[in-house]
Amino acid sequence: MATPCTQCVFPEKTDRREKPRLSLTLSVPQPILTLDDLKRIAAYEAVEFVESGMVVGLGTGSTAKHAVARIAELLHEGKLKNIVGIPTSKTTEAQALALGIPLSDLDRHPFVDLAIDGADEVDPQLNLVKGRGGSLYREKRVESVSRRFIVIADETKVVEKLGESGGHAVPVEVARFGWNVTLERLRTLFESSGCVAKLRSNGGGEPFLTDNMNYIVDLYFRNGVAYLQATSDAIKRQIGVVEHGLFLDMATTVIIAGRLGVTVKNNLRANLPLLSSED
Ligand SMILES: O=C(CO)[C@H](O)[C@H](O)COP(=O)(O)O
Repeated sequence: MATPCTQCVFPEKTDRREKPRLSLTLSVPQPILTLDDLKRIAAYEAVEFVESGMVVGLGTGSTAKHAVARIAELLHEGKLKNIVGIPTSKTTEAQALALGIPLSDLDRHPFVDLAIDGADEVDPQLNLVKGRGGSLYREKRVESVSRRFIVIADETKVVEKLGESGGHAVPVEVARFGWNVTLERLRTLFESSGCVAKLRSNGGGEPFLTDNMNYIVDLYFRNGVAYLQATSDAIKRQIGVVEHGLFLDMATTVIIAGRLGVTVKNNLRANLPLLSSED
């Protein structure tokens, strides 16, 4: 599964940028940056890649919301024009609509120029865990047809091995019909690697419902996910599984904002979607 990536490379950008890059240096005292500041910095960096006329996949979560807000700001300032957004959740759809971003869907725009989204974990090969916010199916659907998929994250999301971050899970969206059978299948599938499978709750004693009215089974791997592609394939083979939160070889660029600066990594071998006949 390992794929090479170029580390700390700042790829070419458009000339739209008028303000200096939001980056940090060690030479001058810096204010203490909160995690939310880091998320915003990563998001603003990613939006530099958005160009007028693009169809843009709008991610979900506390990091992606900064990108959505920035795109709206640039549209209102006239620095971006003719953007069409494809939201990856109802929450993002509501945010984008409130901010006046023109929206569409995959029926009308089955090819996306660029998607920007957060992640729960990023490994050294730029594989991801996503979906702890519950939007993994729509995110994967949109991002898998994006010519470029830029992941934005603060430095706490960087891990050596996916699934290893303390007490966190690899989410699996499952159909409600027979969910308990699907959960049991998933549990026994990974039992030998110390995996615990739990139905996600909404916090009020009811199961969490995705935007697609499905449930989520969270898989807690004791020592992280050992064989990523095999694990991905095995989960997908189970009847009742809609999608899972392992995003392997999908990110084309990952922007990590840390307290010492911003790192941009490119995955030159990400699985790009087939291009439309216009390309
Ligand atoms: O996959 C996601 C939602 O399904 C989010 O992108 C992921 O959970 C990261 O969220 P945040 O930016 O709030 O940490």
